[in-house]
Parts: sequence; C-alpha cells; structure tokens
Amino acid sequence: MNNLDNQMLIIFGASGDLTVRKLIPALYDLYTGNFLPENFVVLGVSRSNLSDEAFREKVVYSSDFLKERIEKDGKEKVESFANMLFYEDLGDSYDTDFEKLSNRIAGLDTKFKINRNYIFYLSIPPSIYEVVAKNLADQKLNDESNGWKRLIVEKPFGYSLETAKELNVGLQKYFKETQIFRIDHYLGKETVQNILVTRFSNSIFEPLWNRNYIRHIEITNAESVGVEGRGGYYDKSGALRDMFQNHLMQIVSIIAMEPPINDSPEEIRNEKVKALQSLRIMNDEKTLFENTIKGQYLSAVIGGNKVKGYREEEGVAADSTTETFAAIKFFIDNWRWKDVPFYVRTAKRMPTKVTEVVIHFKSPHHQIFNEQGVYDNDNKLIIRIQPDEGILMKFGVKVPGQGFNVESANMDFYYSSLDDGDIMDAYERLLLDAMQGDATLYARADEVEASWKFVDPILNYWATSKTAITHGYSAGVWGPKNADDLIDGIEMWRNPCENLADEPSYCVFKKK
Ligand SMILES: NC(=O)C1=CN([C@@H]2O[C@H](COP(=O)(O)OP(=O)(O)OC[C@H]3O[C@@H](n4cnc5c(N)ncnc54)[C@H](OP(=O)(O)O)[C@@H]3O)[C@@H](O)[C@H]2O)C=CC1
Ligand SMILES: O=C1O[C@H](COP(=O)(O)O)[C@@H](O)[C@H](O)[C@H]1O
Repeated sequence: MNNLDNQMLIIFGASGDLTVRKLIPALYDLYTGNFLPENFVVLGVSRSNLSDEAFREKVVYSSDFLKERIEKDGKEKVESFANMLFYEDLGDSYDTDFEKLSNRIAGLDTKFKINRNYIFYLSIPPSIYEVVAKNLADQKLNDESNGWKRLIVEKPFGYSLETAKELNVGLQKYFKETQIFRIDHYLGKETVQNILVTRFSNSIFEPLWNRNYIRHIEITNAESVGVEGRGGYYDKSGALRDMFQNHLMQIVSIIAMEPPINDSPEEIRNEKVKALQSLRIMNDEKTLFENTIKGQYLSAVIGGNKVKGYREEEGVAADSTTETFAAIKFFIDNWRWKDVPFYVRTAKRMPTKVTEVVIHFKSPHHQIFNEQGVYDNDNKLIIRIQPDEGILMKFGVKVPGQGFNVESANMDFYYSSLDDGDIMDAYERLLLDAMQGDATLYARADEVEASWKFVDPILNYWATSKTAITHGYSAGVWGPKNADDLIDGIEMWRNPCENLADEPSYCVFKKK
C-alpha cells in the first residue's frame, strides 16, 4: 500500500476493448504490486446493461488478458481485486442519466470513504467527450472545492488542428487545463522517459546533442501486424493521424527539447512545446512532394502464409488511398537543430515490430585511420524504445594487429540486464501518474495543437494533390522503395536486423 489519496476511477466505455485489454490488466498489476491507495474503487460506465457481477466476469474472470496472471496469483487475490469493481449503465444515450450516475458515485464514495477524489477516464468515441464533460459539470463532478477531480482523455485528440482546438475549448469549458490528462501511451513507455535521463543526466551526451555533432536523426516505428480488425477506424485515420501526430511527435519533442530547469510537469512540457512550435511547417506543394512519402501494404506471402493487402481488409474501401506507411523528412528551426534533418517513419506490415531512435553523429572532422569492413565512419546512438528496451552505442575500435584499421563495435545496454529491470506497462505507469496527479507524461493542449499545426498541411496535401501518390509495398518489407529517396546523399534508412551478427536480439523474425 502507498500514500495515495483514496480515490475512485470512473471509466466511461467500460464495456469496450481498451478497458478489457489495457485498463483492467494495468489496474490489476497496480493492485498486485501494492501501488493502489488504501481505499480504491473502479466504477465502469457504459450503455450496456450489466450488473456488477457481470462486469467483473467480463473484465476479470473471463479476461484472456489476465489469464496467466490470475492463474499465478490464485483465487483469493483475484477476488479481492474484482470486488473493487462496480458497474453503472447509462441507458441509450450519454445525454441522460447523469443524475443516476452521480448518485451511484456518491453512494460508493460514502461506503468506501473516497473523500470525493475522482478520475474520469473517457474510453469512448471522441464525438462524445465534450458531452460527458458537460454532463459531469452539470452534476458538479468537476468541482474541486471538496476533493480533486481529473479527466483522462483517450486518443485520437482531434482529427485536424481545427477539431483539436475545438475539443480543447470544449473540454476547458468544464475542466481546468490542470485537471485534463490527455493520454499518449508512448509517453508511458520506460524507454521514452529514459531519453530524458540519457540526455540530461549524462555529461557525455548532452554537450554533443546539437547541430555541431549530430548529422541527422532517424526514428522508425514499425509494426508487423496489419490493421487487425480495426479497418473501419483506420481507413478514416491512416498512419499519420494514428501514430505520427501523437506518439512519434511526442518522441520528437523529447529528443529535440532544450533542458528544462527542473523535472516538474510544467517545465518539461514547456520545453517540449517549444520544440514542437519550432517545427518548420511545410506549406508549398514542392516541399511536401519532396519530403513526404505515403504507402499502403499489398498482399504477400509471409512465412508460407498469405497475408491480405490493406484494401482487402474488412472495413477498408476497395479504392482506399489511406496510408499504412508514412515517412516524413523535416527540420526544426531553432538554434540547436538548424539544418539537421529528422527522418521519421511509421508503418504497419513491416518485417518486425520495432521502434527505435537513431542519433547519427557526424564523422570526425579529419579522418586519419583506415576504415575496414562495415565501419561507416560515424557514431550512432540507438535508443530502442521496443522491444528489447535499451541503448546501443556504435563506435569505432582498432582492428587487432598491425596498422590502424578501424571497425565498428557495439556497447549495448538492455533493461532486462538490470536487477530490477521489470518494465511497467505504459497504461499502468500512466494510470499511476494520474492517480498521483502527475501530468508530466500527459500531453498538454498547446503540445497537441503544435503537433497538429505541423501535420495538417501534410494531411491536406495527401488528401487533395495528384502528386501525392500512395505507393504500394509488399507486406513484410520495409515500405516502398521511394522512401529511400528521402534520405538524400547520406545513406539509407537503418533497417534493423540487416546485419544479424550486429544486433541479434532485435531480429527474432529473421532467425526463425
Ligand atoms: N482499443 C485500443 O487499443 C485503443 C483505443 N483508444 C481509444 O480509446 C477509446 C475507446 O476505445 P475502444 O475501447 O477500442 O472502443 P470500443 O469501440 O470498444 O468502445 C468503447 C466503449 O464506447 C461505448 N460506445 C460505443 N459507441 C458509443 C456511442 N455512440 N455513445 C456512447 N458510447 C458508445 C461502448 O459501450 P456501450 O455500447 O456499452 O456503451 C464501449 O464500451 C476510443 O477513443 C479509442 O480511440 C486509443 C488507443 C488504443
Ligand atoms: O495507438 C496506437 O498504437 C498501436 C501501437 O502501440 P504499441 O505500444 O504496440 O507500439 C498501434 O498498433 C495502433 O494502430 C495505434 O492506434
């Protein structure tokens, strides 16, 4: 048990996929890890008609996502967790019944001495975020004069700059910005947070972290899966909205930010937003044509199995031009990053699941030694966000023997090598932070808007211009060939696993 305030987590959309697959397992792990407050209640809310018992059955006892943990922990532990869960239905519409909901919350509050500390988690379609915020406010459930109130909002946060702004205004009518927690689960990943520590607690990195020493920065987010039954949603979204605008822009902001004066949520987010506000907006057709590539996966046979092409997926239009691959080259116009290209790509149906940031350092000003083998004359710092979380440093060493020949060597750190190397799941970490009132790892309104401001012109260009071609790529390769043209005159994308001897841990798919 820890010293968190007693509190209630009210999940809207409690019958949905996210609750079952992510939120309840994260809460279960917080419970078994003794992270929850002494008195803690979860109230699930949806339109479906469920009793408390039926809700517990659905999200705990018959959960595929808890199966292993439940088997390990035994009946008693599971029951005591399940007994914290309650359910209330809201009828057919989220427009009514909030008085009934408010009464239920008050009843549970009194019974479990919750002291009116509430987190409302919106795990519902974004179209009703504002309605729920309003209805909560009508019931004074936003009022912090007695107990604190927090509102967690799921992605997508808007569909464009305009809709994101509208949503911010809509929510801020009822909740103060300090009460609003916009979740981005990439910020909950240990390795994303570790970028801050790597940069700002090591005097060997930060002095080099600028245009004087860094040649370019590359970020790859690859998934081997396709749209996995989410074709209907994905076809209206695409890779740029689904991954780039939020998760990858968050990583960019942490890589690019200036040192904050301390580690408070506001200071860290102040610096992140400044980096996002310095993104060079691409407004003309020529720049957009030359710096953005979109692609869509085609059917292929992978490991003897036929994999569907994107347009054959359920819920996807037969003539869809929605991108499942996006690669963007861009610049950050500030003192630190002048003329340093950032190359960022994200895609589904790639050879493996991997997310990594590669800092490519410049070559020494004057090279006096011979190169040998694969040594390509520059140092690389590779931050493995997932899987095999860790950091790989590539540097030149002398080849043993006569002369001064140089080859590339690795210094490789794996989180799993730490004694306490167990990594908290992102949702577990983010829920715990919200329970503590720590918004560092949540996106602020201005960050979201700055990111949309950069992404909007790309989306508009892709949606309207004849020059914005959707390039096909076979499922299971590293995207369309054209994406290599983005990296001009330097080298190709660093496709992980091309040199197996170099990075064996990454590359299970190749070793099979
Ligand atoms: N699933 C995931 O992995 C991820 C989801 N998200 C976001 O989380 C949120 C929830 O996602 P997910 O659980 O997958 O969604 P689901 O489609 O599973 O639905 C979530 C809940 O919303 C309720 N609901 C659906 N339509 C309406 C409606 N028109 N009015 C009121 N309630 C409705 C459903 O319950 P009922 O019909 O009983 O009311 C259900 O409980 C979304 O905003 C999504 O974008 C973000 C990242 C990942
Ligand atoms: O938000 C999303 O993220 C997942 C990828 O998350 P990860 O933690 O497994 O890297 C992605 O599959 C999904 O399309 C997107 O909506």
